[in-house]
Amino acid sequence: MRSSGRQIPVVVLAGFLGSGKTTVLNHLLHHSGGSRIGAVVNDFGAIEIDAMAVAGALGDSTVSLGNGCLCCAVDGSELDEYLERLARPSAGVDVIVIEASGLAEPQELVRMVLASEHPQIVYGGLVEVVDAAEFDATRARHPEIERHLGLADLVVVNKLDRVTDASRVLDPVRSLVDRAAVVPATHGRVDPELLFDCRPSEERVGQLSFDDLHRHDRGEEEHTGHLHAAYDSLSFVSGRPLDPRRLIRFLDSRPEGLYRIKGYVDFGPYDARNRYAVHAVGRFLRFYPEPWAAGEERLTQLVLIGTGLDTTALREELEACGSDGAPHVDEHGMWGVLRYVQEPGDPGDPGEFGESGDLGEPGEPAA
Ligand SMILES: Nc1nc2c(ncn2[C@@H]2O[C@H](COP(=O)(O)OP(=O)(O)OP(=O)(O)O)[C@@H](O)[C@H]2O)c(=O)[nH]1
Repeated sequence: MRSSGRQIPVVVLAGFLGSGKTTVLNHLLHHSGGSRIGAVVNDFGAIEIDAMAVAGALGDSTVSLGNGCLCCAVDGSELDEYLERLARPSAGVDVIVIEASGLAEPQELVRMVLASEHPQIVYGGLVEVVDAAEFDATRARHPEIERHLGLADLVVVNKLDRVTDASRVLDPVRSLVDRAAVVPATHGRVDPELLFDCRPSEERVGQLSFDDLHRHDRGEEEHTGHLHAAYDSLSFVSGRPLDPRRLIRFLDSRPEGLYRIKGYVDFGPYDARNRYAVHAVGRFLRFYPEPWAAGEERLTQLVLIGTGLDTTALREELEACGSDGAPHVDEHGMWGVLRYVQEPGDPGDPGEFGESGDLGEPGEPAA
């Protein structure tokens, strides 16, 4: 129900693991013109990597619901508390974006927003981000994606730079949505206007009827059917720098079920100035060096998510990637890592050539 006064739309940004939700959110934060976006970042895994990735851009207007999946919350009260905080006039927020964990059930999140009793909060629509390069594989493994697309108000088909024929993804996506807009994108570059305009009518909320949304049948049984019930995740934190060669060997031989790796790596003396953000999605792997902040604790923090993972063995393998603290580094040690660093203006994408191990001998890395 609407009330008088300033209404703040709450947009739910969902999508499968690694599809580009954080990238879309960051794009919105940097291109929202005069509007101020409040963000709720819902992470999966004990370390709030996503919250770290969007931090800085947001200052006080981001809140993170770390440690678990929002749709598993017993009730929406925690979410409500954050929405309340962001909706205060002093925050000056025009729109709130909830970035769902890649494993969240969008329908549950939509229900929670609708259940919010805050008079200024109004549901602003469901945006689903799709990884164009992984669409067929994801659909084969997780047919639920079809239902999620059917619920969406706006679908961002992201990573089109990684496919040769965009229509091979756009056409099936269009056939799965009903009235939702399907927006092609690379690097999450969507017009913010699209999101803030996608507020659904009061009568219709995406493809969900109000009866659907207010149905309260979230028993354990239904819950185990959620996408994330079948996933394993591992959080790895270490104060000991990693050896780049060992880490690359680990990544080269990562099991197929290890679908997503994200976080930050400290290579110690191999590059004392930078930490390396790492993103692996399926076969795609990329490192992004970024300077350590002054006084920042030098830590490696990784979250690994996948199916059928032997998390104990993976943890041991990661431990074994620790550097043995040799007094001097070997000058070629970083080559393997640098092959996965994209230089500005470099359209090349090593991930498209196959597994990291398929790349043959490394060339001289750019300085
Ligand atoms: N080539 C390419 N890479 C992209 C694009 N958009 C995002 N990426 C990369 O894909 C990886 C995953 O992007 P994220 O934005 O972290 O994805 P996410 O959906 O938030 O991931 P989870 O939080 O794990 O669900 C990162 O390495 C991004 O830089 C794109 O359009 N093209």
